[in-house]
Amino acid sequence: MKNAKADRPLLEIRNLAKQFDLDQGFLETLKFKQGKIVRETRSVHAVNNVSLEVGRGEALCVVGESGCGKSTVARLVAGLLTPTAGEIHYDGQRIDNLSRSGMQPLRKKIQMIFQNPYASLNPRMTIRQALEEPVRHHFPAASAAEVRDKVTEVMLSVGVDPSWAKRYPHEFSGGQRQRIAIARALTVDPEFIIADEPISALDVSIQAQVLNLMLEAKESRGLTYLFITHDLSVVEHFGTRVAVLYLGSVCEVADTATLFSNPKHPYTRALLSAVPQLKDDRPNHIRLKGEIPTPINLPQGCPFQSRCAFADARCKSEQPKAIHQPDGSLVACHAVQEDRLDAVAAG
Ligand SMILES: Nc1ncnc2c1ncn2[C@@H]1O[C@H](COP(=O)(O)OP(=O)(O)OP(=O)(O)O)[C@@H](O)[C@H]1O
Repeated sequence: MKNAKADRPLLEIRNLAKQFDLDQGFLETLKFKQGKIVRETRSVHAVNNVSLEVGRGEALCVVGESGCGKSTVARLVAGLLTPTAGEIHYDGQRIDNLSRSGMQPLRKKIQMIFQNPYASLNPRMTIRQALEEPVRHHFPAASAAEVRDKVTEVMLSVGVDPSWAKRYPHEFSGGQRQRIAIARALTVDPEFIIADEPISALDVSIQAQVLNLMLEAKESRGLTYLFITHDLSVVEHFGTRVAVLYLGSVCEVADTATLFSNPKHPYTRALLSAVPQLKDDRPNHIRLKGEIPTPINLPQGCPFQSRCAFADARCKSEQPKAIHQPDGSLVACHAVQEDRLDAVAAG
């Protein structure tokens, strides 16, 4: 018999959208249109119609340039923001419309790790206090000795000496602080970790250590990750699947190996081309020109058309749908679907 729980994705995001209303003064919102004064508030379209799935034990990396909506997706899934439209389902349960108390049981299962570990560490608490607090909250029946043992076990597993537990966050280096923030997330035995650029604020020499620590935790604790990063080398090392975002929309989703060996969307190709290499003799090198447009006035048609060498009239008027490719990847691009990338590149 099929096991429906094991078969369904742990996280399902369906047609998710988030708009932020711009903070404008009353006079700024008044516009003169067709002989009348009308009131128009402007919004940032941070996330537009995003659908993604994360299976149990996967690490889905979300990549894209600054401002493309990566952190907003993470914060929506964590319940820190309310979507403007769409649905988020966790383990078969719709979670985007839950009340604070409805969300409570999920706070233990879903933990978040931020770029800045100070965001999750209270500077006035010792490390032991900071790590014991979530254990006491989520396991109210645990004895003082059980709480202490749990914290010691987790500290050892992230490579922080438990004898340092009396110290305060400012007494640690950035890398150690991020290890402690990871420990804090792990103390409650979560299933799903949302990591928003967890290593980008660290020294390069420390980044690989923290990334490996997160990989070890994934294997030893059976964790699932939604991992936000702008760094493709991190994706290659960490991700089992990758979702490429551009201007709040998904361009391409693929297995990591497929995406790196056979990127299809022109934006994914350009992103991979932008990774510096010592000897750059890559064929079909695509340079990304210009800046990502403002998400206040989204272009009609494909979000990427203003920077795309393959854009034609259809791309300028009609937004492409994400379509499954023979190798299992999902690509939202008219040029890919019409099989005209290579023809244009050759011409
Ligand atoms: N609270 C907010 N109010 C208004 N606009 C916002 C808010 N949060 C995010 N935005 C805007 O939404 C868009 C997406 O932001 P987001 O932080 O999700 O992008 P990102 O891809 O994570 O960028 P970065 O890599 O620089 O963190 C940006 O244009 C950003 O300015």
